Amino acid sequence: MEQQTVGGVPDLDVLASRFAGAAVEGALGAVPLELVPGRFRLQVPLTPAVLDDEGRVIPAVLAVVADTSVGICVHSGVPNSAGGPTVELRVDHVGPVGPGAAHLLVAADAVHVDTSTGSARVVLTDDTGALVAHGVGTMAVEQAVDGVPTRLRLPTVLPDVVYDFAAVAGLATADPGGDPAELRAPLTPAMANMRAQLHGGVLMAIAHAAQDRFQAGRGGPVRRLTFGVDYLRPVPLDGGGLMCRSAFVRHGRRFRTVRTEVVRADGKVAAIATGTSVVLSR
Ligand SMILES: CC(C)(COP(=O)(O)OP(=O)(O)OC[C@H]1O[C@@H](n2cnc3c(N)ncnc32)[C@H](O)[C@@H]1OP(=O)(O)O)[C@@H](O)C(=O)NCCC(=O)NCCSC(=O)Cc1ccccc1
Repeated sequence: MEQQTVGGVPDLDVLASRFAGAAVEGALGAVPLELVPGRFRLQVPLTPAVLDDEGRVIPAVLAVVADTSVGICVHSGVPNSAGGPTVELRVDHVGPVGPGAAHLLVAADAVHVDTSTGSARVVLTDDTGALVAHGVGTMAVEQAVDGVPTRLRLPTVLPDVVYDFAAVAGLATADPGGDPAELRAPLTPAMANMRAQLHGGVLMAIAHAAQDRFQAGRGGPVRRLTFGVDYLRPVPLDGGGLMCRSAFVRHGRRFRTVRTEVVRADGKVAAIATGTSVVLSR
């Protein structure tokens, strides 16, 4: 039977079952709530594992949720979209969840779509109404060949691996004696997106860890405000690990901006991440 689609995305029921079986989205328990062209709604349970000590959703979760939602939203708005990867993504970290919040609610709306590209904004609130984060992303759109849509592919079988959000965040404090400007990140099959390459949100999470490592102990505590990634080349998951190299581009009294080059095992730059933080008064 012909599968129902919304633009280039499977309909809500199929999408929900594929999310449940996906290594990254499945690990979050993410449930799609609504999908019409250019509009996507998603719910993620706020378990203790996704919150830090201050009640903020950990950056790795914000990154994955924003990347996935922008992707689904854009491709749902393009008839015959064959999918396409994230070109750039920026996430503004706003605040902690409200007292008693049980779910993160993700609202993604297309800003513009055409046959070669699309952008969407994403607003993350919780079920108490607290604004948690805001993002905007740009996707490449690949058209279907000969009019036959090649649907976005999420794994159709349960993977035997599940993405470990805490382990990626923990990279920041691994190898305490090493150079703080460098972070080596191993890659695993559990980090795959529906294109069987490194998930854009996971790459952003690795870059967060690199910047956390770089900033720890340099000039006092900071709070991240915004984080953007330019995705330059895809990262295959069978091609070795990543090396992240960070440097300050702003080291002011009030604001710090760090640029991180994310380099593949073949020496080519896969992405450039730029994060800005505000210095907390002591
Ligand atoms: C395709 C584009 C975005 C733009 O390309 P353009 O401006 O036209 O540039 P150009 O075509 O010149 O290529 C530049 C370089 O890239 C290489 N290359 C290109 N395509 C392929 C390929 N298929 N396979 C292998 N390599 C490929 C190409 O050889 C060249 O490298 P070189 O200089 O020879 O060494 C490219 O920059 C890119 O792939 N970035 C990484 C994107 C990424 O990984 N995003 C995150 C994951 S997506 C996700 O998780 C979100 C999601 C959620 C939900 C739903 C859906 C999605």
